[in-house]
Amino acid sequence: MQAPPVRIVHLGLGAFHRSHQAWFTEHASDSAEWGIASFTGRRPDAALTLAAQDGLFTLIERGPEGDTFEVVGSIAEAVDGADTDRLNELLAAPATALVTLTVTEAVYEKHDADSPLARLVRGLAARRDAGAGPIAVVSCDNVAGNGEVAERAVLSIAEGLDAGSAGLADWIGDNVSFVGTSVDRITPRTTPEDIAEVAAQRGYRDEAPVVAEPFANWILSGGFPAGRPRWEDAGAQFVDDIEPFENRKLWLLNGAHSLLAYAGQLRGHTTVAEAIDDAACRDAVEAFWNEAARHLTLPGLGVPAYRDALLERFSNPRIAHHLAQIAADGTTKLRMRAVPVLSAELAEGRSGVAAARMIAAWIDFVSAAVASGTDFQDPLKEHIVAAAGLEGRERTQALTELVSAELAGDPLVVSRIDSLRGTLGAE
Ligand SMILES: NC(=O)c1ccc[n+]([C@@H]2O[C@H](COP(=O)([O-])OP(=O)(O)OC[C@H]3O[C@@H](n4cnc5c(N)ncnc54)[C@H](O)[C@@H]3O)[C@@H](O)[C@H]2O)c1
Ligand SMILES: O=P(O)(O)OC[C@@H](O)[C@@H](O)[C@H](O)[C@H](O)CO
Repeated sequence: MQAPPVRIVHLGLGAFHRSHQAWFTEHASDSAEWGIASFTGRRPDAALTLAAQDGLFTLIERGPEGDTFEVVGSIAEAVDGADTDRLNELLAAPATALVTLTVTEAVYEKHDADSPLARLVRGLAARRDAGAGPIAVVSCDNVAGNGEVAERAVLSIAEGLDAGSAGLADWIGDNVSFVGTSVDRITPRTTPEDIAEVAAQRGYRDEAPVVAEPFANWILSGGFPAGRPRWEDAGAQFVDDIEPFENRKLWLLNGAHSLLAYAGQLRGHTTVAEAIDDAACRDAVEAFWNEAARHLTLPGLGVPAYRDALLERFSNPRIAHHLAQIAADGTTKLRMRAVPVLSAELAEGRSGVAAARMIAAWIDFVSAAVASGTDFQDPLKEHIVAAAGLEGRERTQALTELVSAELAGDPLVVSRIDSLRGTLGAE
């Protein structure tokens, strides 16, 4: 199979990139013109594995009734993220029209010199120096306002660069379009069983298959000054205002996921499907959805049907989506999944009790992890450990503050969250 020419650079060669952007590009009618050079974030492993199979991988589409298999060929190059020479070379090439990102939410908040966003900024400097023209940056992370957040992070890194790059921020302001997106396709981590299944069912060894649900959705807003694949052929939608779609997805899907991640694990569950089957978890999710739905008012959002579809997607018993994976980086995620709904409810004079319950479940979850010495991932882990050393309401206040200083400054909210602690614990 002839690899398509590289016109897309991707940062964050993980599972979701392959099930989503690589799949949409593969299914565009002009896919033969659009190859992806995909760079890893922290380690070379995924690039080495994929490069050894010429970028080809199997997408296992896992429906409730069974699996289907498809070989995806849109990744023309899989590259170690540390290979910044290759990144700069590709970004300096006029043929490169866009950069997509799946680097996880926390990366937008922390930019050391090796962070994918710092690497991107140095690559944009190379593009400017080469006179290669404008380009689009398309964040595909679950971040509220991901286009603007990416733009702010990139500009602040550019401003901090040395004198040799003077004027870079202005060049970026004039030449880089930051596209906002809402991205959706449940994609759990690949397991050794998935690799064995491909071998058994397809008769070849693929070291890097990816599993995803059949559903896939991509909504985008923004300009593509150097062109883009016809992703609409694969179902992508282009809209003027992304915010209502983004809120629908981040609050209803990701918000429910976070609630299930903390409450579900406290109640002894391992996967989303197990947790949503527990009436206590499901009631908490429905109550949270009722609150969120009051602030999803754009006609045509179809919230009731969206909720029904989510219940079916979450219940897919063949997708083992681990709650532990979803629980990571809670402070970053709750800021986008619980806080906006709670704040919107408070602004309208209601208690926001169901959104507050999500924060209470997270507090119980991290408190239990700290008490038992169980490891967990969070960019504010040190602060969480310190706050978990406090007692009672003080602990609730200190942990809430890590999620939202504003909410933590409201004694009524803190008391409410405090009173909800323990209410979704073990039966
Ligand atoms: N998996 C899903 O179902 C899904 C669905 C929608 C959106 N997303 C978005 O995509 C992101 C990635 O998900 P995934 O399933 O591909 O995860 P993954 O772990 O398979 O891949 C994450 C990628 O980001 C890089 N990365 C992570 N942390 C980093 C850091 N601190 N510094 C540098 N690079 C770092 C990793 O090296 C890897 O290349 C999510 O965080 C989310 O924002 C995922
Ligand atoms: O990928 P994260 O870590 O941002 O969040 C975990 C899940 O909520 C998320 O991956 C969803 O499965 C996904 O957003 C569905 O499209």
